[in-house]
Amino acid sequence: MKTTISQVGNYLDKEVTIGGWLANKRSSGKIAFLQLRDGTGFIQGVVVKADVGEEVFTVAKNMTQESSLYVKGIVRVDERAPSGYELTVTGLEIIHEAVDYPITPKEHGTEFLMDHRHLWLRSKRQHAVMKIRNELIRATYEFFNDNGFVKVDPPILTGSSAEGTTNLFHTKYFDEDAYLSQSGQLYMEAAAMALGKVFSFGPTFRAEKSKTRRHLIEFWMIEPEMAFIDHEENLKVQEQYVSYMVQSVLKNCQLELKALGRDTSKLEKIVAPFPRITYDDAIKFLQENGHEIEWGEDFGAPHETAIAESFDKPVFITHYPSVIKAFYMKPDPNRSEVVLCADLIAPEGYGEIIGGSQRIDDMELLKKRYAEHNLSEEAYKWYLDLRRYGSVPHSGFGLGLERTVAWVCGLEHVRETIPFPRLLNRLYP
Ligand SMILES: NC(=O)C[C@H]([NH3+])C(=O)NS(=O)(=O)OC[C@H]1O[C@@H](n2cnc3c(N)ncnc32)[C@H](O)[C@@H]1O
Ligand SMILES: [Mg+2]
Repeated sequence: MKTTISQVGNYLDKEVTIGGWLANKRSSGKIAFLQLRDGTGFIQGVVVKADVGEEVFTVAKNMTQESSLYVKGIVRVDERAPSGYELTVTGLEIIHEAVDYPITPKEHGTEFLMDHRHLWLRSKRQHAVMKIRNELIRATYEFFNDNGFVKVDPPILTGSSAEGTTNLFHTKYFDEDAYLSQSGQLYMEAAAMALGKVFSFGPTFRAEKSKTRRHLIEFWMIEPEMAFIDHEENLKVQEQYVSYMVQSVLKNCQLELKALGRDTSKLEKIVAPFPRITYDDAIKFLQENGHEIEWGEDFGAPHETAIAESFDKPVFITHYPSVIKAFYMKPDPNRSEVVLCADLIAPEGYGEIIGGSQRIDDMELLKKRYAEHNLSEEAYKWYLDLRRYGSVPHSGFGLGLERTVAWVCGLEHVRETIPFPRLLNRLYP
């Protein structure tokens, strides 16, 4: 019976055939232990010379790392195995021999692994990260579809910028100038006026010369946008969404979390509601704890880490000064120098995973912002139309998928959270 490693539990004590690769191997005189993988999981195949005979045992002994093969064997229960099963091998057929596979079981440096990312992805650790990334994406679609949101796909090629013009990737669009999208938000606002509650999920690009463990040049963002939703209701959607994702990973990815050595007790605490502090209180807290920072300055990674240390859940920092935030954010009606926005800061030093706000819905105020931020009324005419024809209060946010993967998996750097990371000075492979 042909099956996959993830399905062997359905064939206990039966002989199955699995197509896969040899991840690792150890052998003594009369017995060989093959660590096999097939993309769905990992399993050990035990080859006993007395059972399989000289020919098959010789194939097992000489097989090289990452050779592809068909392995035939009987499924046995093995409590020690992460999958709970083991194969007693009865037959082996090499499909293609891998000679001198570069990522041997010993330790390798980061740059070496990054140069071999197309192969490094095959390792048990990267397999676990990609499975958890997949679960976060699956849970995202489930949460928003179950809550009446419509998936809308904003353009990647744009003529405008949502997040300022300092980190745009420029390209030509025939004879016109175009930019790779930094955020689908402005288009999602138009979609929200048509469909009520919408969300996007796609790549976004920031030509930021930041070489940190949180910054990618190309990253994937989920951007929900909701008509008739105000600032506080926006925060409620965010905490319910993030909690839903994390609890889904806990429910469906125990094997992968174990493979990563992740302390799942920290994830079990991630349930709504999340704490909220204002920017004012955050500044006071930092000043009282020895940080040199003045009101009106933005937070850096050390500040976010220091603030988050007081909480075991993600914490919303709200009501930032309007001068350090994007042009589209709605001022607090009771205090015009701050805006109705929030950054969601993950615990354990993982920093900002969400940026969101209530948007300006008044046409004259938005026009004023255009002038203040030197935005061309021509390029942004369509965005102004959303305030010209049936404007409504509306809010939204952007969750960075890779920073969320890093936090949930407990990873040191976002480079491991995306299949082919684009970092400063890295466009290969
Ligand atoms: N629809 C919206 O309201 C989103 C809004 N226009 C926006 O782009 N906000 S953000 O710039 O804070 O980016 C949102 C999130 O996107 C992530 N982000 C933002 N920049 C990066 C980089 N360079 N690398 C990895 N992740 C990044 C991070 O989690 C941020 O919190
Ligand atoms: Mg932000």
